[in-house]
Amino acid sequence: MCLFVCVAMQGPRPVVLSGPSGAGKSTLIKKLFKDYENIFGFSVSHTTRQPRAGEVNGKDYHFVTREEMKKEIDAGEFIEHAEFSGNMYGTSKGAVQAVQAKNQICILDIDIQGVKNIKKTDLNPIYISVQPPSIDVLEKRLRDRQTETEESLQKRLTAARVDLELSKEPGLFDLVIINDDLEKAYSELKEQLLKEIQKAQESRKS
Ligand SMILES: Nc1ncnc2c1ncn2[C@@H]1O[C@H](COP(=O)(O)OP(=O)(O)OP(=O)(O)O)[C@@H](O)[C@H]1O
Ligand SMILES: Nc1nc2c(ncn2[C@@H]2O[C@H](COP(=O)(O)O)[C@@H](O)[C@H]2O)c(=O)[nH]1
Repeated sequence: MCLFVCVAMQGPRPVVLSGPSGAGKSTLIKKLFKDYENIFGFSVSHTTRQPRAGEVNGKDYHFVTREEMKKEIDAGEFIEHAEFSGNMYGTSKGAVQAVQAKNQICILDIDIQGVKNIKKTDLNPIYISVQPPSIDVLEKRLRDRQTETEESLQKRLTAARVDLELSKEPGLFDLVIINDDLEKAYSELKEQLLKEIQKAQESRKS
C-alpha cells in the first residue's frame, strides 16, 4: 500500500524545492502562495532550531526539542529527517498527508540530504534545485537577511558548497534554477509547475 495519495488517484504531484540556505526558496514559495490561492499547500517541517522573529509555530515549522523529534522519528512518523547546520529538520508523514488531503500541490522545502531520502520513497515529487548565482552573492543575501550568527552563517556557507557540488549529480533534479533575477527565476519555476497547477485548478472546478 502506498503511504501517500497514489499516482493512480491522479492528484497533483508534490514539489520539492531544495538548494543552499539563502538561495531564495522561501521567497519563491511565498510568491506561489500569493499568486495561486488555495492551489499550493506547504509541508510544515519539524525543526529543533530556535524560531526566528516573525516565524509562527505550526505554520513555518513545528518547533520541537531534540528529544521530542527523536521520539517521533523512532515512532516511524517521519518520511525523512536530517541534521543541518547543528539542528534537526524533518518531514512528517502527517505534514504531507494534511496537504494532499486538500488536493493541493504539496511543497516541501528541504535540504539535499532530504532530497536523497525522499528519492527512496513513493512520494514521486518534482525535484527543483534553487541555486544562487555565486557563493559571494549567497553570503551577502544571508548577511542581509540578518537571521544568522557568524558561526551559523559559516556553517551554512560550508553546507552550501557541499550542496552545489552534490547537486551536479545527473538526474538528481528535474530543474535547476539559478536565482539571480527573482522574476526570471519565478517564471522558470511557474513554467515547470504549469501542468500540476492546471491539474489542481481543474480539480477545484469539478
Ligand atoms: N533574486 C534575488 N535577488 C536578491 N535577493 C534575493 C533574491 N531571492 C531571494 N533574495 C533574498 O535573499 C534572502 C534569502 O532568501 P530566502 O530566505 O528565500 O532563502 P531560502 O533559500 O529560503 O533560505 P533558507 O533555506 O535558509 O530558508 C532573503 O532576504 C531574500 O529576500
Ligand atoms: N531534510 C530536511 N531539510 C529541511 C527541512 N525543513 C527545512 N529544511 C532545510 O533546512 C535548511 C535550513 O532551513 P532554515 O529554515 O533553518 O533556514 C534549508 O536548506 C531547508 O531547505 C526538512 O523537513 N527536512
